[in-house]
Amino acid sequence: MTSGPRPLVAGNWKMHGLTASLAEIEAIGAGYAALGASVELVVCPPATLLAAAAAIAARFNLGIGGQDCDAQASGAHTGDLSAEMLADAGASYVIVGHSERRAEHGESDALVRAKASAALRAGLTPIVCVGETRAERDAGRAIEIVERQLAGSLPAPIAAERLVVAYEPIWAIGTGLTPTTNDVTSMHAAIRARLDALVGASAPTRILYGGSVKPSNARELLHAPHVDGALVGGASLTAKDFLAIAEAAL
Ligand SMILES: O=C[C@H](O)COP(=O)(O)O
Repeated sequence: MTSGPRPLVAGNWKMHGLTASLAEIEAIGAGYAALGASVELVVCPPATLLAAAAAIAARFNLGIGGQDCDAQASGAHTGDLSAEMLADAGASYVIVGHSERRAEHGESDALVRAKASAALRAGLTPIVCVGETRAERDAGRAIEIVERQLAGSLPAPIAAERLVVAYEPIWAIGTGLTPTTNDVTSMHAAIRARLDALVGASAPTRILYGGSVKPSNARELLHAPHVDGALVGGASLTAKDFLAIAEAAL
């Protein structure tokens, strides 16, 4: 990690977790309290657990985030949750534009931008996800694709102090595969350059790496240049692994 903002390790539980999993939030909170505050830790549980998780997390200064939000504040949008609702339930972050949302729900860059802007409107910090497919990387187009996603997906106007970008190569998600550290560094440097151009070189926007982050590879990935933290999927479901990754960020 470069010296700069406090590293952020966020856990995306995706569609995992029943009420029994709140014990894991408690264990993550207790472990986090023991770890100290030089890393920021956030869990994004499914919406059904958000309020209960937030009540537990508040005791430990653990952050809570949503996994998606609607672009509207309220209205006739059956099944959707607004950023205001997530904030009301105790979230301070929300993931937008995750590749699973882009692929399974047809979310465009423009929609992701609207959601990220909605998050800012509601006082949340959006974690805006970008990343290339395997075919795009093999064709040498990874940076071009990610720059295009950034150009279309970042909120407008940008609030640099409340913005996180997560680089998640799609082919690395849940596969056990990761890019080389050099490839992660090159991509994060390109994202940083783009953010510098958009919001100024002193922007505190953190750039997370996501995709098969585990206790065994976390130290190398988290200490690569321009990496300010991680967005963790599967390994965030157990306190033991998630806390080991958080510790690797120190
Ligand atoms: O949001 C998290 C990412 O999709 C990474 O998931 P993963 O750590 O299970 O590969």
